[in-house]
Amino acid sequence: MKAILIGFMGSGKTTVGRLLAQQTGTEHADLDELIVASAGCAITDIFANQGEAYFRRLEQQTLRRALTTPGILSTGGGTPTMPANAAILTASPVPVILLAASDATILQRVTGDASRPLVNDLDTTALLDLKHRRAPLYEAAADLVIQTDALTPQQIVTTIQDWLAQPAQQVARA
Ligand SMILES: Nc1ncnc2c1ncn2[C@@H]1O[C@H](COP(=O)(O)OP(=O)(O)OP(=O)(O)O)[C@@H](O)[C@H]1O
Ligand SMILES: O=C(O)C1=C[C@@H](O)[C@@H](O)[C@H](O)C1
Ligand SMILES: [Mg+2]
Repeated sequence: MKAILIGFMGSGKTTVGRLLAQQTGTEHADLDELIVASAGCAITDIFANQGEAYFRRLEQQTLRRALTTPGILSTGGGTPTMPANAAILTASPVPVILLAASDATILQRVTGDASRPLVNDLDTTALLDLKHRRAPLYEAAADLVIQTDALTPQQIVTTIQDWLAQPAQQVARA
């Protein structure tokens, strides 16, 4: 794995991960998509039928497996907020990149998309409260933080590529 993208729902992990993989000629894995493929149903169905705790167990197993494959990994919005997952990320030599975004940007990006159970179940205040409570957990797991509000996905990809190319990063991962 070359890089792991973390961040709140709607921060752009899937969009940026796909583009970064394309432009670096590597594979892209999306944790949510891997979970859906192995469960054979949508994340909203897993939450509704088996509950969030079951989803979190699948997420942890899938994270462990994904880290053994090459390429770019886009995590789910809650992945690094689970202590066991945070420990897995910290123990991994792969750089962890946080895509950060303002409350307004996140609300604009997730509104009207029914695929995220926590967005469906929480009102705006509760969703932003969750985002604020998670912020220090994301930051603790991150090697690089990118404030994405004013950046296009392409500009974010370029920022990541420039950072990965820095000698300090090459040495850190040697
Ligand atoms: N930098 C950006 N500028 C503008 N729109 C963006 C940007 N990044 C992502 N988007 C848009 O925001 C929405 C959410 O993006 P995406 O699905 O990549 O987020 P995510 O972090 O993977 O969310 P989740 O945690 O729920 O999987 C999409 O409609 C995407 O096109
Ligand atoms: O923020 C979260 O906890 C989640 C985000 C999504 O990517 C999915 O992993 C799921 O909907 C849970
Ligand atoms: Mg995603």
